[in-house]
Amino acid sequence: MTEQTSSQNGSVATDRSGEDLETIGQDAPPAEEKAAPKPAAKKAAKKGVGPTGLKKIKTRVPVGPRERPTVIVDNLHVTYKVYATGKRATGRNAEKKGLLARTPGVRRAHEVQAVRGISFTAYEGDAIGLVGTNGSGKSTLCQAIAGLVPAKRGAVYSEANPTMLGVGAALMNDLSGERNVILGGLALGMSLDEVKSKYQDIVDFSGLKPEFLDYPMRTYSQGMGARLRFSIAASVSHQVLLIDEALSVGDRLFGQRSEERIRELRESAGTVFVVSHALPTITKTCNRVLWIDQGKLIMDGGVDEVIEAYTEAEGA
Ligand SMILES: Nc1ncnc2c1ncn2[C@@H]1O[C@H](COP(=O)(O)OP(=O)(O)OP(=O)(O)O)[C@@H](O)[C@H]1O
Repeated sequence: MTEQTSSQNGSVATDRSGEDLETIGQDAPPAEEKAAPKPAAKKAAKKGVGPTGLKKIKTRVPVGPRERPTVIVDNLHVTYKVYATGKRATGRNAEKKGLLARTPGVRRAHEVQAVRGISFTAYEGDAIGLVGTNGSGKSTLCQAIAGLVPAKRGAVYSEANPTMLGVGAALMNDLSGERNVILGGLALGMSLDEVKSKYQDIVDFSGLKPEFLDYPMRTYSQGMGARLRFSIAASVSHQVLLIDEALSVGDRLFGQRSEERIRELRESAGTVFVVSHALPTITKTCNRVLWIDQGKLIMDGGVDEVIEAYTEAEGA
């Protein structure tokens, strides 16, 4: 196994070959932090889903081909440090009213606990949908799995280097689509010859008109850019691919092709994570869903049962 550890400058992979699940479990820090009240969890409790913490939830449901673990997330905590900015609150009663009276030049920091003690194991062939309301921690969880943000506590173990495909994934906006296909392919570890041999397939998959390939990417619409990024990333088989909302921006036809490609990636023994607010996309592509709320795992199970519980609790 490979342990993903991170620094501000990127991820570092450490070889953990030969370790089994139990050994990894012993590395984990002990108890979870006490959490603030969780509205969604309360609603879920009413529906009999399992109210708080991980005790009553299903964390391992046999819904896919479960032979080989590809990603183990072990009591993961991710915290952002946020520096408050804005106008200085003034007035004698500013503090009493809950306003911060700031000293000019002094920036106050507070912590956002974006992921709070999430644990699960992904297996080869799993396509895992991540659902949850805005700000629940889905993207942060993906970024931590990809090694793009550091864990405050806990760990992520991965069979291979996970590839993150997000709408914001960085290609060079001033370069043409053509150059970006080459750049993106090289960044994914292809040789120049491999990129050249796959070039036409990538362009065809993206469905972009040929003339656009000569234009700088900054002239593309958000949807066009996302299509090209997805096409580049999906042109190679990934053992672990994380897709954050990238499927929601293309048109319907491209959406269908993307969903088909995700199924192919799953079949080639990869593990795919899909973050999407579009529940039909999750239903069509995934075999398993994690419901995240306020940085915690509320439910982990088959698509139908989790989506049903989530939509009932959230009224989504
Ligand atoms: N770079 C950052 N710096 C500070 N706080 C952040 C940062 N990114 C996310 N957060 C905070 O972390 C929490 C989780 O955010 P995250 O983007 O992971 O949620 P999400 O479920 O993906 O949301 P959405 O569905 O809206 O994309 C939120 O409270 C958010 O404000």
